[in-house]
Amino acid sequence: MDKKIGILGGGSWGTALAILLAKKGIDVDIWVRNKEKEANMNKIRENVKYLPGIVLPNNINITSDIQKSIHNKDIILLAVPTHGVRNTLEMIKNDLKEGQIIVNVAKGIEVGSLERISEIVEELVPTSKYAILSGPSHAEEVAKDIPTAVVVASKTKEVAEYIQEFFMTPKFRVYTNPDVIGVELGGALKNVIALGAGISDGLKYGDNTKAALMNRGIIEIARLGEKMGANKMTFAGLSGIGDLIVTCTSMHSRNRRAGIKIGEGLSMDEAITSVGMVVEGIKTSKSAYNLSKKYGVDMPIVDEIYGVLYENKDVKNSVINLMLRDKTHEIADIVENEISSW
Ligand SMILES: NC(=O)C1=CN([C@@H]2O[C@H](COP(=O)(O)OP(=O)(O)OC[C@H]3O[C@@H](n4cnc5c(N)ncnc54)[C@H](O)[C@@H]3O)[C@@H](O)[C@H]2O)C=CC1
Ligand SMILES: O=C(CO)COP(=O)(O)O
Repeated sequence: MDKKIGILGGGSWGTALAILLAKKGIDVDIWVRNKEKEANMNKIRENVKYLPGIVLPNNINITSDIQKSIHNKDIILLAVPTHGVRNTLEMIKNDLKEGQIIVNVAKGIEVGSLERISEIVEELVPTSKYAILSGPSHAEEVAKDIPTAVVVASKTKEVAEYIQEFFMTPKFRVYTNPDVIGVELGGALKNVIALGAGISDGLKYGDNTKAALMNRGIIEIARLGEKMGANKMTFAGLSGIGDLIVTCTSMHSRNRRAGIKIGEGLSMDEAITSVGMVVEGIKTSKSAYNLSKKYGVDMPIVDEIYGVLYENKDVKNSVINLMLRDKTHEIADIVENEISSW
């Protein structure tokens, strides 16, 4: 393929996607912030900190020059954590050319502004074409060619299908979806529930508890999502329940691992340090909590996770609070009509 891509962010996910594309014959530039990391990765052909043991194909070039990484590229992949997206876009916004597509893979909601990544992009680069690529896809498995399915969403079908074709391989299946809001929210909010699933595991609760959290969690996500303009069916898809399953059950998940540490008694900061990589759900819990208040949506699991992380609430009391809430219908707010004619 003669198309070119610049990947902004040389963490686990940026590197795994670079490897996937390079194996497809696509030349890739990865931008990293640090000159030492640039020299080291170019020389030893491995990302030792984030994807140890995986060889970087020769058609991947690492650069600490962000302008060079986006120059002459058809696609710019945003693979920095959510808290770094705004600053990264500020660095390139004046050099982006018409027609270049920004593909985001970060899964979070900005603290403070409560903006999804597409809203940040719209604010800073209003003329750009945008897509979000999301779904159940741990970097460690994608880098090893383990069969994976994801979804790409964009406002225009043309952009979504272009990105689908660009990333698709026999081991990496890409679906399309027009629902940008739903795909972004599913990927970001599942991280909050994965922290809760980890906490439950750290407390040595069982599979029943985790299934309850996952199921009631996706209901909360869908409830907020619908209020924010998403299609509720998106949350039954890869970026919703699909990503929730993998993140709540896999030991690859940094969110789940941080939750386990918190359930075992570590503080939030100690848990983040022990994971040593980005744990998006920590910041996004704050955004999710604030969004639920802004939109007037009942999100009891999010409330309790926010309380544990930011208000020093005891995790065991949080579980009791969830179990002793008022009795209610199962999916009352989603199937209101059916309940009222019951
Ligand atoms: N690792 C995975 O399996 C997947 C990760 N994601 C998402 O991809 C995004 C990136 O995550 P990972 O690569 O996994 O993180 P990581 O923790 O493996 O690496 C983070 C990278 O971002 C850089 N970075 C940190 N702060 C930055 C800032 N302010 N500005 C620019 N760069 C900064 C770090 O130096 C590092 O290279 C996250 O939003 C994550 O949720 C999505 C799908 C899968
Ligand atoms: O989003 C992911 C897998 O789809 C990665 O999840 P973690 O950030 O919890 O590792």
